[in-house]
Amino acid sequence: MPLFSVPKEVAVGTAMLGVAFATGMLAGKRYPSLVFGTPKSSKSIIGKSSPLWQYILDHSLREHPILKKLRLLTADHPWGKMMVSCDQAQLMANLVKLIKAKKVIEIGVFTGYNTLNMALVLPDNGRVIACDINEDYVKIGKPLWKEAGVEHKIDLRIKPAIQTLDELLASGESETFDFAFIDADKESCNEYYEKCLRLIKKGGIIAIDNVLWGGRVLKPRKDDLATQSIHHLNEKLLRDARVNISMLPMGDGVTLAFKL
Ligand SMILES: C[S@@+](CC[C@H](N)C(=O)[O-])C[C@H]1O[C@@H](n2cnc3c(N)ncnc32)[C@H](O)[C@@H]1O
Repeated sequence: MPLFSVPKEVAVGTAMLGVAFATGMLAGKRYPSLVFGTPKSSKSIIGKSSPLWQYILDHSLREHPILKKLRLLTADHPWGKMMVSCDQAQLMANLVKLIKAKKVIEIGVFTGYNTLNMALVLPDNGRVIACDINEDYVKIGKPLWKEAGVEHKIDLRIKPAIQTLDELLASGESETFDFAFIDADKESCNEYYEKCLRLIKKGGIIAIDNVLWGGRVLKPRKDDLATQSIHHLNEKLLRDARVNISMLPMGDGVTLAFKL
Protein backbone atom coordinates (compact mmCIF):
# COMPACT_ATOMS: atom_id res chain seq x y z
CA MET A 1 0.00 0.00 0.00
CA PRO A 2 1.20 3.50 -0.66
CA LEU A 3 2.36 5.55 2.28
CA PHE A 4 -0.04 8.41 1.80
CA SER A 5 -1.69 9.56 4.98
CA VAL A 6 -4.50 10.74 2.72
CA PRO A 7 -5.10 8.15 0.00
CA LYS A 8 -4.95 9.81 -3.36
CA GLU A 9 -8.35 8.40 -4.26
CA VAL A 10 -9.92 10.14 -1.28
CA ALA A 11 -8.08 13.35 -1.87
CA VAL A 12 -8.93 13.32 -5.51
CA GLY A 13 -12.44 11.97 -5.17
CA THR A 14 -13.49 14.80 -2.93
CA ALA A 15 -11.23 17.12 -4.75
CA MET A 16 -12.73 19.74 -6.92
CA LEU A 17 -16.45 19.57 -6.21
CA GLY A 18 -17.20 20.34 -9.78
CA VAL A 19 -15.09 23.44 -9.87
CA ALA A 20 -11.67 24.05 -11.35
CA PHE A 21 -9.92 26.72 -9.36
CA ALA A 22 -7.07 26.95 -11.81
CA THR A 23 -6.65 30.54 -12.84
CA GLY A 24 -7.94 31.99 -9.60
CA MET A 25 -5.62 29.86 -7.49
CA LEU A 26 -2.61 30.63 -9.57
CA ALA A 27 -3.36 34.31 -9.25
CA GLY A 28 -3.70 33.90 -5.47
CA LYS A 29 -7.41 34.66 -5.63
CA ARG A 30 -9.96 32.91 -3.47
CA TYR A 31 -12.70 32.47 -6.06
CA PRO A 32 -13.05 29.78 -8.67
CA SER A 33 -12.49 31.17 -12.11
CA LEU A 34 -13.05 28.22 -14.41
CA VAL A 35 -15.79 25.64 -14.30
CA PHE A 36 -15.12 22.51 -16.25
CA GLY A 37 -17.60 19.92 -15.03
CA THR A 38 -17.78 17.41 -12.22
CA PRO A 39 -14.57 15.47 -11.82
CA LYS A 40 -16.05 13.10 -9.23
CA SER A 41 -13.52 10.35 -9.59
CA SER A 42 -10.91 12.17 -11.57
CA LYS A 43 -7.42 13.18 -10.57
CA SER A 44 -7.63 15.99 -13.06
CA ILE A 45 -8.78 19.54 -12.51
CA ILE A 46 -10.79 19.19 -15.68
CA GLY A 47 -13.08 16.28 -14.84
CA LYS A 48 -12.57 13.17 -16.91
CA SER A 49 -16.28 13.15 -17.63
CA SER A 50 -16.00 16.64 -19.09
CA PRO A 51 -16.24 16.98 -22.88
CA LEU A 52 -13.30 19.38 -22.63
CA TRP A 53 -11.12 16.64 -21.15
CA GLN A 54 -12.01 14.38 -24.08
CA TYR A 55 -11.35 17.26 -26.48
CA ILE A 56 -7.88 17.80 -24.99
CA LEU A 57 -7.03 14.12 -25.37
CA ASP A 58 -8.50 13.94 -28.87
CA HIS A 59 -6.43 16.92 -29.96
CA SER A 60 -3.14 16.41 -28.16
CA LEU A 61 -2.52 12.87 -26.96
CA ARG A 62 0.04 10.96 -28.98
CA GLU A 63 0.48 7.85 -26.91
CA HIS A 64 2.76 4.96 -27.79
CA PRO A 65 0.56 1.82 -28.18
CA ILE A 66 2.31 -0.03 -25.33
CA LEU A 67 2.01 3.02 -23.08
CA LYS A 68 -1.70 3.04 -23.84
CA LYS A 69 -1.88 -0.66 -23.05
CA LEU A 70 -0.28 0.00 -19.65
CA ARG A 71 -2.61 2.92 -18.96
CA LEU A 72 -5.68 0.79 -19.66
CA LEU A 73 -4.28 -2.07 -17.59
CA THR A 74 -3.56 0.28 -14.68
CA ALA A 75 -6.98 1.92 -14.91
CA ASP A 76 -8.51 -1.42 -13.85
CA HIS A 77 -6.32 -1.60 -10.72
CA PRO A 78 -8.07 -0.70 -7.44
CA TRP A 79 -5.49 2.09 -6.95
CA GLY A 80 -5.50 2.99 -10.63
CA LYS A 81 -6.14 6.66 -9.94
CA MET A 82 -2.63 6.98 -8.54
CA MET A 83 -1.36 6.81 -12.11
CA VAL A 84 -0.12 10.11 -13.49
CA SER A 85 -2.50 11.72 -15.96
CA CYS A 86 -1.59 10.95 -19.56
CA ASP A 87 -1.47 14.60 -20.71
CA GLN A 88 0.94 15.40 -17.89
CA ALA A 89 3.09 12.40 -18.79
CA GLN A 90 3.20 13.61 -22.37
CA LEU A 91 4.39 17.04 -21.23
CA MET A 92 7.16 15.38 -19.22
CA ALA A 93 8.20 13.26 -22.21
CA ASN A 94 8.34 16.42 -24.32
CA LEU A 95 10.49 18.16 -21.69
CA VAL A 96 12.81 15.16 -21.43
CA LYS A 97 13.23 15.26 -25.22
CA LEU A 98 13.61 19.05 -25.33
CA ILE A 99 16.50 19.10 -22.87
CA LYS A 100 18.02 15.98 -24.47
CA ALA A 101 17.97 14.23 -21.12
CA LYS A 102 20.03 11.09 -20.59
CA LYS A 103 19.60 10.44 -16.87
CA VAL A 104 16.25 10.81 -15.14
CA ILE A 105 14.73 9.86 -11.78
CA GLU A 106 11.19 8.72 -11.08
CA ILE A 107 10.24 8.84 -7.37
CA GLY A 108 7.08 6.74 -7.10
CA VAL A 109 6.74 4.28 -9.98
CA PHE A 110 3.42 2.53 -9.21
CA THR A 111 2.75 0.37 -12.32
CA GLY A 112 5.41 2.25 -14.25
CA TYR A 113 3.37 4.34 -16.68
CA ASN A 114 5.59 7.40 -16.48
CA THR A 115 8.73 5.31 -16.12
CA LEU A 116 7.89 3.72 -19.47
CA ASN A 117 6.86 7.09 -20.86
CA MET A 118 10.28 8.57 -20.10
CA ALA A 119 12.25 5.47 -21.08
CA LEU A 120 10.59 5.56 -24.51
CA VAL A 121 12.00 9.00 -25.27
CA LEU A 122 15.46 8.57 -23.75
CA PRO A 123 18.37 7.67 -26.02
CA ASP A 124 19.41 4.02 -26.05
CA ASN A 125 22.13 4.70 -23.48
CA GLY A 126 19.74 6.73 -21.30
CA ARG A 127 18.74 5.65 -17.80
CA VAL A 128 15.69 5.98 -15.58
CA ILE A 129 16.37 5.42 -11.88
CA ALA A 130 12.94 4.15 -10.88
CA CYS A 131 12.24 4.30 -7.12
CA ASP A 132 9.41 2.52 -5.33
CA ILE A 133 8.83 0.46 -2.20
CA ASN A 134 6.10 -1.75 -3.61
CA GLU A 135 7.27 -4.40 -6.04
CA ASP A 136 3.73 -5.75 -6.53
CA TYR A 137 2.66 -2.54 -8.27
CA VAL A 138 5.77 -2.46 -10.43
CA LYS A 139 5.33 -6.10 -11.48
CA ILE A 140 2.16 -5.08 -13.33
CA GLY A 141 4.02 -2.80 -15.72
CA LYS A 142 7.39 -4.50 -15.99
CA PRO A 143 6.43 -6.94 -18.79
CA LEU A 144 5.33 -3.94 -20.85
CA TRP A 145 8.69 -2.21 -20.33
CA LYS A 146 10.17 -5.34 -21.92
CA GLU A 147 7.57 -5.47 -24.68
CA ALA A 148 8.37 -1.84 -25.55
CA GLY A 149 12.07 -2.75 -25.76
CA VAL A 150 13.19 -0.22 -23.16
CA GLU A 151 13.73 -2.45 -20.12
CA HIS A 152 17.50 -1.95 -20.39
CA LYS A 153 17.06 1.78 -19.77
CA ILE A 154 15.23 1.25 -16.46
CA ASP A 155 17.14 0.77 -13.22
CA LEU A 156 14.49 -0.22 -10.67
CA ARG A 157 15.34 0.32 -7.01
CA ILE A 158 12.84 -1.24 -4.58
CA LYS A 159 13.53 0.53 -1.28
CA PRO A 160 12.56 3.86 0.29
CA ALA A 161 13.31 6.55 -2.28
CA ILE A 162 15.26 8.63 0.26
CA GLN A 163 17.70 5.75 0.57
CA THR A 164 18.12 5.49 -3.21
CA LEU A 165 18.69 9.24 -3.54
CA ASP A 166 21.26 9.13 -0.72
CA GLU A 167 23.04 6.26 -2.45
CA LEU A 168 23.17 8.21 -5.71
CA LEU A 169 24.60 11.22 -3.88
CA ALA A 170 27.13 9.05 -2.02
CA SER A 171 28.28 7.44 -5.26
CA GLY A 172 29.21 10.81 -6.72
CA GLU A 173 26.22 11.30 -9.02
CA SER A 174 25.50 14.87 -7.88
CA GLU A 175 24.69 17.22 -10.77
CA THR A 176 24.58 14.37 -13.29
CA PHE A 177 20.81 14.00 -13.76
CA ASP A 178 18.68 15.97 -16.21
CA PHE A 179 15.14 15.41 -14.99
CA ALA A 180 13.31 14.14 -11.89
CA PHE A 181 9.66 13.40 -11.27
CA ILE A 182 8.57 13.47 -7.61
CA ASP A 183 5.38 11.46 -7.13
CA ALA A 184 5.56 9.37 -3.94
CA ASP A 185 4.62 9.89 -0.27
CA LYS A 186 3.80 13.55 0.19
CA GLU A 187 5.21 13.86 3.70
CA SER A 188 8.71 13.51 2.22
CA CYS A 189 8.28 15.84 -0.74
CA ASN A 190 10.62 18.50 0.64
CA GLU A 191 13.37 15.96 1.26
CA TYR A 192 12.89 14.53 -2.23
CA TYR A 193 13.07 18.01 -3.71
CA GLU A 194 16.26 18.93 -1.83
CA LYS A 195 18.02 15.70 -2.77
CA CYS A 196 16.87 15.90 -6.40
CA LEU A 197 18.08 19.47 -6.60
CA ARG A 198 21.56 18.24 -5.68
CA LEU A 199 21.38 15.39 -8.20
CA ILE A 200 20.13 17.52 -11.09
CA LYS A 201 22.43 19.52 -13.36
CA LYS A 202 22.01 23.24 -13.90
CA GLY A 203 19.34 23.55 -16.61
CA GLY A 204 17.73 20.33 -15.40
CA ILE A 205 14.07 20.08 -14.41
CA ILE A 206 12.26 18.72 -11.36
CA ALA A 207 8.53 18.02 -11.80
CA ILE A 208 6.57 17.76 -8.56
CA ASP A 209 3.17 16.11 -8.77
CA ASN A 210 -0.02 16.75 -6.76
CA VAL A 211 0.91 20.29 -5.76
CA LEU A 212 -2.79 21.20 -5.51
CA TRP A 213 -3.66 17.96 -3.69
CA GLY A 214 -7.29 18.00 -4.64
CA GLY A 215 -7.65 21.62 -3.53
CA ARG A 216 -6.66 20.86 0.08
CA VAL A 217 -3.68 23.21 -0.14
CA LEU A 218 -6.15 26.09 0.01
CA LYS A 219 -6.86 25.32 3.66
CA PRO A 220 -4.38 22.78 5.06
CA ARG A 221 -5.61 21.18 8.28
CA LYS A 222 -3.06 21.08 11.09
CA ASP A 223 -3.38 17.30 11.47
CA ASP A 224 -3.07 16.64 7.73
CA LEU A 225 0.66 16.15 7.31
CA ALA A 226 0.52 15.40 3.60
CA THR A 227 -1.27 18.65 2.78
CA GLN A 228 0.93 20.63 5.18
CA SER A 229 4.01 19.22 3.55
CA ILE A 230 2.86 20.03 0.00
CA HIS A 231 1.75 23.51 1.01
CA HIS A 232 5.08 24.28 2.73
CA LEU A 233 6.98 23.14 -0.34
CA ASN A 234 4.75 25.28 -2.58
CA GLU A 235 5.46 28.30 -0.38
CA LYS A 236 9.18 27.58 -0.30
CA LEU A 237 9.38 27.13 -4.07
CA LEU A 238 7.79 30.51 -4.66
CA ARG A 239 10.83 32.12 -3.00
CA ASP A 240 13.50 29.58 -3.94
CA ALA A 241 16.20 31.50 -5.81
CA ARG A 242 17.89 28.26 -6.91
CA VAL A 243 15.12 27.58 -9.44
CA ASN A 244 12.63 29.18 -11.81
CA ILE A 245 9.18 27.69 -11.46
CA SER A 246 5.86 27.18 -13.17
CA MET A 247 2.85 25.71 -11.35
CA LEU A 248 0.49 24.12 -13.86
CA PRO A 249 -3.17 23.25 -13.28
CA MET A 250 -2.68 19.91 -15.02
CA GLY A 251 -3.66 16.60 -13.43
CA ASP A 252 -3.71 17.30 -9.69
CA GLY A 253 -1.35 20.24 -10.19
CA VAL A 254 2.29 19.96 -11.21
CA THR A 255 5.14 22.34 -10.47
CA LEU A 256 8.08 22.46 -12.81
CA ALA A 257 11.28 23.70 -11.16
CA PHE A 258 14.07 24.65 -13.56
CA LYS A 259 17.47 24.58 -11.86
CA LEU A 260 19.50 27.76 -12.30
C1 LIG B 1 1.18 8.17 -7.15
S1 LIG B 1 2.00 6.68 -7.24
C2 LIG B 1 3.16 6.98 -8.54
C3 LIG B 1 2.52 7.08 -9.91
C4 LIG B 1 3.52 7.00 -11.02
N1 LIG B 1 4.46 8.08 -11.00
C5 LIG B 1 2.88 6.91 -12.39
O1 LIG B 1 3.46 7.30 -13.38
O2 LIG B 1 1.77 6.41 -12.54
C6 LIG B 1 2.98 6.74 -5.79
C7 LIG B 1 3.95 5.57 -5.62
O3 LIG B 1 4.88 5.95 -4.59
C8 LIG B 1 5.28 4.78 -3.93
N2 LIG B 1 5.87 5.18 -2.64
C9 LIG B 1 5.24 5.54 -1.51
N3 LIG B 1 6.14 5.81 -0.55
C10 LIG B 1 7.37 5.60 -1.07
C11 LIG B 1 8.69 5.73 -0.59
N4 LIG B 1 8.95 6.10 0.67
N5 LIG B 1 9.73 5.46 -1.43
C12 LIG B 1 9.47 5.07 -2.71
N6 LIG B 1 8.24 4.95 -3.23
C13 LIG B 1 7.20 5.21 -2.43
C14 LIG B 1 4.01 3.96 -3.83
O4 LIG B 1 4.30 2.59 -3.62
C15 LIG B 1 3.34 4.25 -5.17
O5 LIG B 1 3.64 3.26 -6.11
